[in-house]
Amino acid sequence: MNPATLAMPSKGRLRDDALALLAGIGITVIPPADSRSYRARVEGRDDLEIAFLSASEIARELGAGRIDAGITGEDLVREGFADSETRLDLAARLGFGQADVVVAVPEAWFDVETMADLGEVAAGFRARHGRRFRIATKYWRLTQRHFSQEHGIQLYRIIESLGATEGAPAAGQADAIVDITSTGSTLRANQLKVLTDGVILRSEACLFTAPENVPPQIADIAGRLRAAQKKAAPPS
Ligand SMILES: Nc1ncnc2c1ncn2[C@@H]1O[C@H](COP(=O)(O)OP(=O)(O)OP(=O)(O)O)[C@@H](O)[C@H]1O
Ligand SMILES: O=P(O)(O)OC[C@H]1O[C@H](OP(=O)(O)OP(=O)(O)O)[C@H](O)[C@@H]1O
Repeated sequence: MNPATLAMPSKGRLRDDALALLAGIGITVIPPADSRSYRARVEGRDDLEIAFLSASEIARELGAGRIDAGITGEDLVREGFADSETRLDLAARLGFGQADVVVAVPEAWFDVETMADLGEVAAGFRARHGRRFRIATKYWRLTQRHFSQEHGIQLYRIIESLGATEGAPAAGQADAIVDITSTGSTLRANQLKVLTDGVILRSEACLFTAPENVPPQIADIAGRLRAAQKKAAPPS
């Protein structure tokens, strides 16, 4: 049997939880002899190969169909390509890496609590300030979908942000932001608040596979991960 490839985060906040979760269902990843190697084996298995990639690379490789399965954040997959809902199967939610992709504005905007309020601000922005309303984000696809398709807000400009997004309003680079938050402390430290209907996506780490022709060893792992999650959090 050809080995199936399962991609896992090679670094960052998702790596250790992903390794621990797999160990818990009997998939023990053998660290590569050379720590710079991006391939690893699984104890006692020659039908499975581990590819260590960064969380965002995993989303890209899944989209390109170059790996059989991958563990990464749902936010990265939804942002990574437009038709991820049909092109990939969310085979298991994994119960770690929880974070929300949210719309946030300065706390000082007392009259702005909802997306509808923000739509009004954006509509009158050019007349008042001589330029379009600006949103700093690295999630331009999720932002466009939320603003344009779901809330009918068209008058805005996305400012590509590659880091320190929460600092953009105070730095005068943007008026609002779309970013990921878990504890909320970065938003608070930058005097930003989340709109009441501003949660675009509740993300967590997930196992994604292709929707069809899933190798049996991957289908087995997905089943065991789902069962482990059910046991960890039984339905109330
Ligand atoms: N507080 C948080 N902030 C950011 N991401 C979080 C947080 N909590 C969970 N995540 C999840 O972790 C993912 C980022 O993972 P990680 O830290 O490994 O990325 P990274 O090292 O920046 O990866 P890459 O180099 O691929 O961008 C997010 O996309 C999200 O799914
Ligand atoms: O709600 P909180 O718990 O404050 O977490 C949110 C922050 O964490 C992440 O940044 P991080 O500092 O990890 O840097 P990164 O963007 O390089 O991952 C993310 O981009 C937010 O800025």
